[in-house]
Amino acid sequence: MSVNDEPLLHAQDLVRRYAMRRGMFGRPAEVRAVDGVSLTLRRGQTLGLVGESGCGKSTTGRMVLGLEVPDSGGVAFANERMPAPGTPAWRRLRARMAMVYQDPLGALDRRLDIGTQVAEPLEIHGIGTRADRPVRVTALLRSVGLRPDHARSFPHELSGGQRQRAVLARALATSPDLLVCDEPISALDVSIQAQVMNLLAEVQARTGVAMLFISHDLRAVRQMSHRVAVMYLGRVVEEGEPDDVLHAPAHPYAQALVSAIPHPGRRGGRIVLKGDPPNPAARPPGCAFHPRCALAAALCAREVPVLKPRASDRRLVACHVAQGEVAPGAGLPQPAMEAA
Ligand SMILES: Nc1ncnc2c1ncn2[C@@H]1O[C@H](COP(=O)(O)OP(=O)(O)OP(=O)(O)O)[C@@H](O)[C@H]1O
Repeated sequence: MSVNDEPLLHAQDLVRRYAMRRGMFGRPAEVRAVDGVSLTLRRGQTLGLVGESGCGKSTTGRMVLGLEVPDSGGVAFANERMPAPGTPAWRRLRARMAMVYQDPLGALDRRLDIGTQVAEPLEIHGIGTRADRPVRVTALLRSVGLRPDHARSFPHELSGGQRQRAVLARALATSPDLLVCDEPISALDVSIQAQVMNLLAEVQARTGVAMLFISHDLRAVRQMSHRVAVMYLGRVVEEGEPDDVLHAPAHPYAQALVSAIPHPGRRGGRIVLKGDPPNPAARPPGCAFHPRCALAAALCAREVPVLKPRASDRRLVACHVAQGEVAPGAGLPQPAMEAA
């Protein structure tokens, strides 16, 4: 097993529920934001996490970082089980992880200059001496394509792309093994997005940092990721290599998601999903996707499909039909034949 094949992070059966009240007098409901997610991320690699808004991507990222405590399940990082947040053991492991947020302006403190903010993690984790911090800050700024004099700039004096570079410089200050990038390009101009993606890839090649890359942008995920996991209503429904999952998806939801992006080599048009967007407070029984699935069989409404490897390829799929366990539409009442 090479270094890059070693798992850095393993999340096992993560579950996170939130209490939600519908209206002032409504009965409390439970949102199952994440409902049994298991993920493995190897050293130096990127795992892309995709799915429509509200499917639980950010909550998963926050649990991986220990910013959110799972109701059940757990995270192992570098072969150690993540300890309870706030403990010294947690702080030691947490220093090896960092986050890059969607909104760089929101992630930075408007009142502090960039140099102070990039130096902050060095101070918090006691890295280097006070005297050598300016040298370290300069090196960090250079490593993300900023100039040393940007240390004296305030966030509002930088462009959106420069601010995201500053956020990345701060994230890299502790030389983390893992970066959780939550929609890192979606708040940026299209022209800047490619620059930031190239920078992330270059940082990974140089430092060997692993990334959990959360994004709506399937093209970005395809470019950045070694593996991709597709989430639907709090669960992973398909996981595999980007060329498989994002080019020839097996799960009907992944097929619909991928069909929305035009691609020259792909056959077939856009798949329009039937029914309403999913409500995490009212999860359908069986496969949560079955009410919107054109291939659903009777079994899909009864039994939750398990995410498991397909016999025919290396990807993991949670779908009775894609696994060949049942034929599309099997056991459902046939539509009445139209009169000739
Ligand atoms: N603190 C919270 N309290 C109540 N509900 C929450 C909380 N955080 C998330 N949720 C709910 O959990 C579900 C999953 O949210 P999450 O932000 O993880 O999804 P997401 O896939 O990252 O969405 P987006 O792409 O829009 O950020 C959503 O229904 C959301 O409303």
